[in-house]
Amino acid sequence: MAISFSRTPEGDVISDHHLIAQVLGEALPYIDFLKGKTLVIKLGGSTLEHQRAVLQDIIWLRALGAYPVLVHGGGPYINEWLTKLNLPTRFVNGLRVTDAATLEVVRMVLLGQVNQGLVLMASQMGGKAIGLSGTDGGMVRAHMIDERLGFVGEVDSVDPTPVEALLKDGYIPIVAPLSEGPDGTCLNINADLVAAHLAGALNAEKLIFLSNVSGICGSDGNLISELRESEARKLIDDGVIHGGMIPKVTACLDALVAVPRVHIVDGRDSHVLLRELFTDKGAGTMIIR
Ligand SMILES: Nc1ncnc2c1ncn2[C@@H]1O[C@H](COP(=O)(O)OP(=O)(O)O)[C@@H](O)[C@H]1O
Ligand SMILES: CC(=O)N[C@@H](CCC(=O)OP(=O)(O)O)C(=O)O
Repeated sequence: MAISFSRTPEGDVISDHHLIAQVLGEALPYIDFLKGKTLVIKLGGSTLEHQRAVLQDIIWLRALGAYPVLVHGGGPYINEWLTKLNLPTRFVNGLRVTDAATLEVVRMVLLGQVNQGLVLMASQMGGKAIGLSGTDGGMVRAHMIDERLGFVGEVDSVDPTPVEALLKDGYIPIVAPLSEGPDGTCLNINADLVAAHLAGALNAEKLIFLSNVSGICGSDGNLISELRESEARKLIDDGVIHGGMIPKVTACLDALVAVPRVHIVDGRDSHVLLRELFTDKGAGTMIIR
């Protein structure tokens, strides 16, 4: 490899080799810490176009001895198909109103399109991934949250056994947000809530949401780097946190009971996961109790 040189902001000349040593030196304690730890990563539908870089980070994390679990959304893809099929798209507080026809589309898009697409891409990149949804092995059981929302679930229980078995066998589990309702029905669940409950059930070290914003913004539009529960609830009441950010923040607050570190970061930033996990500089918003 040819050595190239660049300058630091202070004007000092440094070589690539020096940079590599610097990066490794900073990352090694984090790599050591994350060995054997479970990390739940939620990839928002808003960020699926950046899935290749996210999958690359996840495959590297697995190679470094961490246990990453990917939970994905797919809201914009479902909207696209509903439009093609002349079906309406309606959300209440960030949750999709899901009648029987919408549920059919949700199931097909989340499992047939998004989940399988991620598994195939991971495999092509050299990762060993297995796709499953909350209905597999009775993993996520739920009840209907409110009749006015239709087939939308609220989590009753999460059995992490199927995911734990896959992790133990060296696979990267990729989870679609569907659940088993009463009487064998399938219920649509917001992926943020599935990620939070699964992270809790797995005793995950970290829960990281990748979305299409730099983090949570306050009423002045500026990024909030640390957000406490009481402030978060106030921002929701005041309408500053709205739409799809409501289930995300609610999910973060629920998860904090069991998961020590919960972050919302910008999934559009290339390799933001590596930066978040392996450098001293955190990105996005950290939710704290
Ligand atoms: N206070 C806020 N700060 C940042 N984003 C917010 C806020 N309130 C609402 N949002 C919206 O939440 C969106 C992210 O949620 P969502 O669209 O469900 O994304 P994802 O598909 O990643 O889950 C952002 O694109 C933004 O428009
Ligand atoms: C009940 C409910 O809202 N379910 C979501 C499931 C997908 C999802 O959560 O996707 P994002 O991560 O892109 O938001 C939906 O139907 O859109």
